[in-house]
Amino acid sequence: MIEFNNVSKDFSGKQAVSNLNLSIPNGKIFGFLGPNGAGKSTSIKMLTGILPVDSGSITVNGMDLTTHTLKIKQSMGYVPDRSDIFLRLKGMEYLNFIADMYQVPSEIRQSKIENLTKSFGIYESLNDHIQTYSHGMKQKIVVAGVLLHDPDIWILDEPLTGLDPKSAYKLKEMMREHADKGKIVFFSTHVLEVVEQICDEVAIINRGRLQFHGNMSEMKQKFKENENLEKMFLELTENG
Ligand SMILES: Nc1ncnc2c1ncn2[C@@H]1O[C@H](COP(=O)(O)OP(=O)(O)OP(=O)(O)O)[C@@H](O)[C@H]1O
Repeated sequence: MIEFNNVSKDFSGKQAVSNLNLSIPNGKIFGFLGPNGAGKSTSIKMLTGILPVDSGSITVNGMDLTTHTLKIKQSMGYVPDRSDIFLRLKGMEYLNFIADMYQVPSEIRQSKIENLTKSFGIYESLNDHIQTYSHGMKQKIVVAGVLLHDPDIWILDEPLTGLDPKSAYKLKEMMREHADKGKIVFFSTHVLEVVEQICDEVAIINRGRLQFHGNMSEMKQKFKENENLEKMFLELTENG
């Protein structure tokens, strides 16, 4: 269970996230939906410990993130929205680096790397430098790196952007399997359709403020009752 308790963050006086309260239960695919600039990435960066919160707190399984940082980080796998990291490494070097960092046992490492990268269609490119990869391939190698160490909590910021339909389908399937094992998949998107396809729960954020949190049928009901939310729904659909 992940909990944001009254979390706020501002950048030079501009509030990016305001008093966010959110509970994300285990065993769910949780979609974090909002238009560009809504505060999704900022919330995710606070959850992954990259940005400190200005006020409020975040807990994971009851443990405070600021006091149990390392333990919590070890249980998380994070795919950022821009994957321009470790460009000088070859794909295989990057995956081995991740495997070393998270102590993936050597007996299973090679077969895991092979299975994951074959299923995303990048196996043949593992000896090329990441800087020669397309955006989609960079996205795939980062996703493969996360899945390689098999963390309990997957945090994926706009994970499907740039993926070809086959890889997107594969990743959605993996998200479902992971949630069905009682684990958490937390992902952000600005595309409503993606949320409708795969999420068990959704939270909508706009201008740093939580607008809604519930399941799909509750979301549709809420749109009917609330004209502003429905307007945003239309914007999100258009943007998608
Ligand atoms: N490092 C930063 N410095 C200043 N302002 C920032 C910074 N990061 C984010 N912001 C601002 O905070 C607000 C929320 O941004 P954030 O990136 O969290 O939104 P988002 O919902 O992830 O958007 P997108 O879908 O475009 O990635 C925006 O107004 C953004 O301009």
